[in-house]
Amino acid sequence: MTAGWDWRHEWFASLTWTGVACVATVAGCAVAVWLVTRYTRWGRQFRRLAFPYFDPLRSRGPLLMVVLMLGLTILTVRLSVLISYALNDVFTALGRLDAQAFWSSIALFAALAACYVAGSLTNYLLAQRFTIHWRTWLTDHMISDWLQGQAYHRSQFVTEPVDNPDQRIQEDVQQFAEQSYSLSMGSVDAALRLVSFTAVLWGLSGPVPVLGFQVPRAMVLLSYVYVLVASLIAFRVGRPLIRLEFLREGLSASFRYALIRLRDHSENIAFYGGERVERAALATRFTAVIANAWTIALRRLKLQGFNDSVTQLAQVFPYVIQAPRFFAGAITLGDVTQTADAFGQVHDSLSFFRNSYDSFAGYRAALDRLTALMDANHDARRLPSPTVADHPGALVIEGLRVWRPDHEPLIEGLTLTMNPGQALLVKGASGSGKTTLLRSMANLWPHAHGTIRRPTGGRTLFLSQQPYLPMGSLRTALAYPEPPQLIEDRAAREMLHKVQLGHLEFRIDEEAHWSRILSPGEQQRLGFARILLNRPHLVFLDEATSAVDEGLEHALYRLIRERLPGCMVVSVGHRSTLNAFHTHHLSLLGAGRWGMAPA
Ligand SMILES: Nc1ncnc2c1ncn2[C@@H]1O[C@H](COP(=O)(O)OP(=O)(O)OP(=O)(O)O)[C@@H](O)[C@H]1O
Repeated sequence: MTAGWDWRHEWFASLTWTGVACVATVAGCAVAVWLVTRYTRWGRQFRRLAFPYFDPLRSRGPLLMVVLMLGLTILTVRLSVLISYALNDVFTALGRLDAQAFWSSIALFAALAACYVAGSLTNYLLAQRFTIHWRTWLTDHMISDWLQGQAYHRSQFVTEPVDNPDQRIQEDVQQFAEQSYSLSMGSVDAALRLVSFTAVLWGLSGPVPVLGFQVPRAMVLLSYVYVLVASLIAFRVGRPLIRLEFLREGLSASFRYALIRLRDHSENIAFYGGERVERAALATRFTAVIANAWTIALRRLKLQGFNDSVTQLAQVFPYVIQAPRFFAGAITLGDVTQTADAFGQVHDSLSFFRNSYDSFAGYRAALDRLTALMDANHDARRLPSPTVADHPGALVIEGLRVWRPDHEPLIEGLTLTMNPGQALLVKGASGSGKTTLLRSMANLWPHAHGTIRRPTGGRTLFLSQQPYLPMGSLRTALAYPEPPQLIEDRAAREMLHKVQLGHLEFRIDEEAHWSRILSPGEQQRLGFARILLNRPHLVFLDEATSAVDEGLEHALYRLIRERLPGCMVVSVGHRSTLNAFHTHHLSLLGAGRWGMAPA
């Protein structure tokens, strides 16, 4: 066998082979991608997530990178074939006690092995660069999709809300990018090795008598039958892992979320001494995580037990088949070892698909979870909402209807106009729909219909009972939703004094968990400082002074009126002391009825 191996012309033959293999692989990959994205559900999910990244109109980099990695994979497969022939020469020389042939084969092997190592290291580096870049792009893409049209908030109202979007964006995106690479490139590598080493095995195999018949090229046939039967059984054993992996992600995320909630509400829980209830709730979630972990472990045990047995048996299989021909002098020792190597390669390549079943199960779960998030975002953006149009100088509401999810009316046909400097106070019994009216005006409530014209974008500010304080410095909290650098030191200090938070003036750039440090009343005062610094045209105040005493409430409203005389104010509040600061009163009377009166 090895006598015919012509090393002098091999570099030319290898180059030609690599070129042909490149063209065939790129074409084969294109057809495979077309087929899976057309005929399988997971293929269509992959297309949805991956095609925008590979769009050549966006950038040609990703496609070029894939071609480069394919080229390197092909080159390393070719080098593996050459190495197997070089090793055949080494063992044949040993068998013939030919020292000179032995050392020259070792030198050749060393050169080929060095090229192989260089090729596979370069491929590894490119793969890392490729997957990190893809992950970065997709994370950005998913975050944009989640934020667009306020889907992150409105998705709670869709028919099938998704759990833990945070985990989907952080973990599933990473898994998707890494496994898309490893599964696809692994398949290409396995397919190339399969073809190349089947050819090697073909040349080395001879007829074997089976049940009285001479089976030609028996080594090739037996290897294929062996691995294909094993793969079919493994698919059956491993199939439930897809659903179990899906559950695993969801259950761990919901356990983690319960822990985070406990941390976030630690003070309230500690006041109540609610540890027993919290512990029970955590235990329930964790028990579900562990039950699922055991089901996965037992299923994996079966799959791994089967895979290991198949792999062990495969170690001796080629020697057993080739031994009679070696003893008969039909083949050399080098041929026997090369058979074992080639069988190992064919076996590993075919087994790649069997062994990848586990990863593929996790991969499909990640695809399901990511596309479900995109669907929920899409549905959230399509939820009905009132028409909100821009009006630079007034708040005009026409025929606004607001109802609860159970179709109970909260407000029927509200029509009103407010001009600069005017202020509306909304009152009503608890649950009558005051906050929901503000949500509808902000376009955050899907169960509403009508037209609202108001200053949009940064010219409207909403302040709730507990104003949102973002992570970061006090300056960030003061400027929100504008960037912190827009607020000058002098202005920030002055406003802090105005809202009686002067003691914080030297901590403007201190990064801290401000929503935990500041008392509710201090947080509400900070909210008023934010209004004064942002200077909106319209401000919605939903019980924004509930935690301060009447005197301070008076001072805060007076500040707004003095500093922002043209600003329109819509307040929700219960105290009669608020009446003096509003030009109009709206009373929500229940069952959709309302009454409007000037102050
Ligand atoms: N996300 C929601 N899903 C279902 N029902 C809701 C939701 N949010 C509010 N509701 C219901 O809508 C009604 C109006 O709630 P809203 O918070 O607007 O009342 P409110 O007048 O502001 O009450 P309060 O004075 O107690 O703050 C209530 O019956 C409430 O249960």
